[in-house]
Amino acid sequence: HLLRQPPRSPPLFPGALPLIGHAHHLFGDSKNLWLVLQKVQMNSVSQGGICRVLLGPHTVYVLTDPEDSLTVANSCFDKPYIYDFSKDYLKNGLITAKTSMWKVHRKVLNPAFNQQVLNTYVDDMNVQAQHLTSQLALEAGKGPFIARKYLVDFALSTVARTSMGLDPQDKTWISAGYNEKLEDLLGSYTERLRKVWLHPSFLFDWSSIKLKQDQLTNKLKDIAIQIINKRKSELEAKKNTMYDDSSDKFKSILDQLVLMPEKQGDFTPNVIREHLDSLSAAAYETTSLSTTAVLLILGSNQEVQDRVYNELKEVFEHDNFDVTKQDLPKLVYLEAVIRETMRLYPTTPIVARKVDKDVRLKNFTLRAGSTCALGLYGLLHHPVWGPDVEQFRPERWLETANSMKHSSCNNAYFGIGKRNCIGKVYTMMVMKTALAHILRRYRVTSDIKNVVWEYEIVLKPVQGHHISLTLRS
Ligand code: HEM
Repeated sequence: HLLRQPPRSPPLFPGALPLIGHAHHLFGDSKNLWLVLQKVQMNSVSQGGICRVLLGPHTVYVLTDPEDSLTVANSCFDKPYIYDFSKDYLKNGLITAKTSMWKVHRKVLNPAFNQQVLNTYVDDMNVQAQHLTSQLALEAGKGPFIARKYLVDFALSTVARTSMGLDPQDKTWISAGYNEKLEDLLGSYTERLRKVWLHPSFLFDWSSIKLKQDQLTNKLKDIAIQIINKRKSELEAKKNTMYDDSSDKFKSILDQLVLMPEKQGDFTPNVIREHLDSLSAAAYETTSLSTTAVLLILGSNQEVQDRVYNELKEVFEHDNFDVTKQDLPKLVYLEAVIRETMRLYPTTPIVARKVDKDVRLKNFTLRAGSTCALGLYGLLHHPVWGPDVEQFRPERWLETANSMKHSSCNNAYFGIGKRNCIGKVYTMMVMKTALAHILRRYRVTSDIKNVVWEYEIVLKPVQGHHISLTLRS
């Protein structure tokens, strides 16, 4: 009977040292960090979907088995201590909230992301995408350029409009340096992640990074609170009079939260700020980087780009035609390209959960008190995708026989289980709109094989000149 008991511990990732375990693997720059994370996840895949990493005395399980990953994702909802690095800023927003708070607020926020509400955002997405394509004209025909700043600006302006209701002409937050401050703040979280000795608060609290973080956090909070208070007073003044509450009218997430009946929760300006800032933090790097990855991949696969272009020509009669909510579902090949790009280059390649109770998996039991990393990159590169798993093949998303299309892991680039990305439909709409505008106007060239990747909480190409555009006639 004893012989049939599953072994107690999953296999250890090679290279552990006494006392520090694998912590030394995290030293080095963010390029090295990505190589390590990729290696650990592929090691987990090759060991049957699980391996164990030691960070000092702390055990981290790295899961890449589809079934086991889903079991953990749907039984442990709390995030481990690494997420607390951003807690001063994001507080009880969805990304960092404790389970009890998260369950209530996720339920309240879900309707803000339903298809009917999102459809009212399409006009604004078009306005931002038009602005983006006209800005890109500055670079067309001039050889390789850094696309990032344009795409970040696009993603942040779009999320500022849809979440805070900020008018494209409203430059309050841009002149206050919101973008730069947010980028600096998120960058400082990665710096702490790499500097393992700064993980314990009692050491971090004395560091210069902490001082910088406090200053940035306070400034960012002030900017958001000012916007929220101003809008709250405007809405209160309009109460029972002018406000058009019909469901087909644009209503920012801020408006939806301010107008929420009190019984659904006490959405004070501070609570609203935590949610809106969490949305911006979750949205802008991920969306801009995934769009960059699609441009890199299309620029390196001209035949696929031609097929996307032909689909766009079929769906849109005129070159400058804005995208409508009816057009978006017709862009099936573009969607397959986006999904396949995110599968190969998932912007959030790893997430984690606190194991707060023993969790029984197929072959092992994870012990309470440990951390479980859900290796999204490993899941998306797992042999279950078939022998062509490493190939860029958008067609796999169009084949009815594709078993992964209906698997719980097919969207793993958006996380898995109930605490997955609340913005996944929004993201597809925003990316399709931006790409439909860009690709009708420009031909993209690139060579993704030359790109080096780095991990800074998100997976990004090392800053460089990778993308060129030429105006289509
Ligand atoms: C390409 C774009 C995006 C990718 C790849 C992405 C990926 C993810 C992933 C993997 C998670 C799970 C995180 C975890 O388990 O710790 C997540 C959560 C989340 N995402 Fe996204 N995301 C994207 C865009 C967006 C956008 C546009 C928004 C908002 C408008 C958004 C809002 C959120 C929020 C609030 C959460 C936390 C959800 C919760 O805990 O209930 N994301 N996202």
